[in-house]
Amino acid sequence: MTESPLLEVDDLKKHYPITEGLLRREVGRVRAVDGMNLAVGRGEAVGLVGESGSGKTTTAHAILGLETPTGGEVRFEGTPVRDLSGADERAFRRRVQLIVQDPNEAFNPRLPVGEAVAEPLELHGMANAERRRAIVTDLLERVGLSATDADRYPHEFSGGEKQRLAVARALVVDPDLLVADEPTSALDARVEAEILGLLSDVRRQFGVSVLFISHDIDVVRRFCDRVAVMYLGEVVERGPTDEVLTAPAHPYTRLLLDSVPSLDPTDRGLGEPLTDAVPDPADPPAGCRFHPRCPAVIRPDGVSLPEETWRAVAAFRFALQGGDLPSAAAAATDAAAVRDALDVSGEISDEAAERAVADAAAAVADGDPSRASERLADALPTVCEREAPETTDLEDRSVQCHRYEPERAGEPLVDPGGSG
Ligand SMILES: Nc1ncnc2c1ncn2[C@@H]1O[C@H](COP(=O)(O)OP(=O)(O)OP(=O)(O)O)[C@@H](O)[C@H]1O
Repeated sequence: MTESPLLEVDDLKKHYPITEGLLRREVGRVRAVDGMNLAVGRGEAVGLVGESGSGKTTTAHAILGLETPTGGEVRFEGTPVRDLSGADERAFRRRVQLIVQDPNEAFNPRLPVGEAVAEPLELHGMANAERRRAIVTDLLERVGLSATDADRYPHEFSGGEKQRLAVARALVVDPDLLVADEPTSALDARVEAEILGLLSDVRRQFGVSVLFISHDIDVVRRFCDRVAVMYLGEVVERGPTDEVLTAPAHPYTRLLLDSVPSLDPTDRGLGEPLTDAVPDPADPPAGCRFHPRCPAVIRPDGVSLPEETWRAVAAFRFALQGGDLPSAAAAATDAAAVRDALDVSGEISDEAAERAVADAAAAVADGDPSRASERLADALPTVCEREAPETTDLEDRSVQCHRYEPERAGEPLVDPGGSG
């Protein structure tokens, strides 16, 4: 039997009910995490990356047991965490430690930091104060502070030093896994580099695994062995950091990378997202959740359009559907001006598509965007909207995008046999 990874997250869901009225009747659900999978091996650093609101912190809290999952399972060394009780549960709480973005949250201003760092030891049953003190002073030195710092108060430390204290406090109970939730986002670039350096040293010295949560793909690139990319509660791509970030397979990963100013401006050739607004996790799009923004959204069978034209038409379609048509198009009073504003002014070579775009532009000019939206949706359906993609295992990663499904004659963005 192969050994289980240290941590496995299997089809994890966390929904928050939206309630109304005095009786708090449930009228909807925020699908903060909606079927996500992840594994962290021993000694490994795994990055969880995605835009604000994609569900990263909720995932972290569900892993730590601070939130009760709505569905799915978190396993630690193969055992479901929800089955743990008594001494096993206490051991789990010791072995997995959280580091948060703002270290101020972690420290009581009236408590000397040495006592704050020692607190978890006491909680986990170490009654001998001298031993606690010895462990804490040793740790303070190992995180780049000095033993005498133990008697000082939180306000005497800079933001970076406080984050070092938070790392010491997490390490004091000798954990196997650190869950670091945006541990460097509140710090300036120089201090961020120092804390990343510290976390790398800590990994080596203590053999600890790290789940590193960040919206900053560049930080993940510097720190993590593997990466999982999250979008609207789901993991859309995961694999070794080098491979995923050098040759991103999922269109969303590409867009995340394109938004980072890079010294190596390789043309990934996808351009801008079709629409800007991130959908509401209480009402996620049908099919692939990324499809209304996806510049690689799949064309309907039998419609032959140049890629550029298809993108412009799809952007028109999804802007209508999301109710956020560009203002120049919404304000136009004749169909030609609508088409101009949406970059679909020339006649489209595919006859059915041309008719649909002409009708939709006329409907917008008439002030009837819903009719326009329906017309385009009927004429130009896409599998990306109709069906949720399966997770496909490629040679070096997993990706959740119809383009990689073997039964579909898709057009993958990377070679499914590996990024080479
Ligand atoms: N207690 C809650 N009740 C209702 N909705 C919530 C709650 N906590 C989080 N959410 C919603 O769940 C979604 C995911 O939030 P989460 O904080 O996990 O995302 P995130 O990726 O960590 O974002 P950020 O980087 O901004 O922290 C968001 O839409 C958020 O508004």
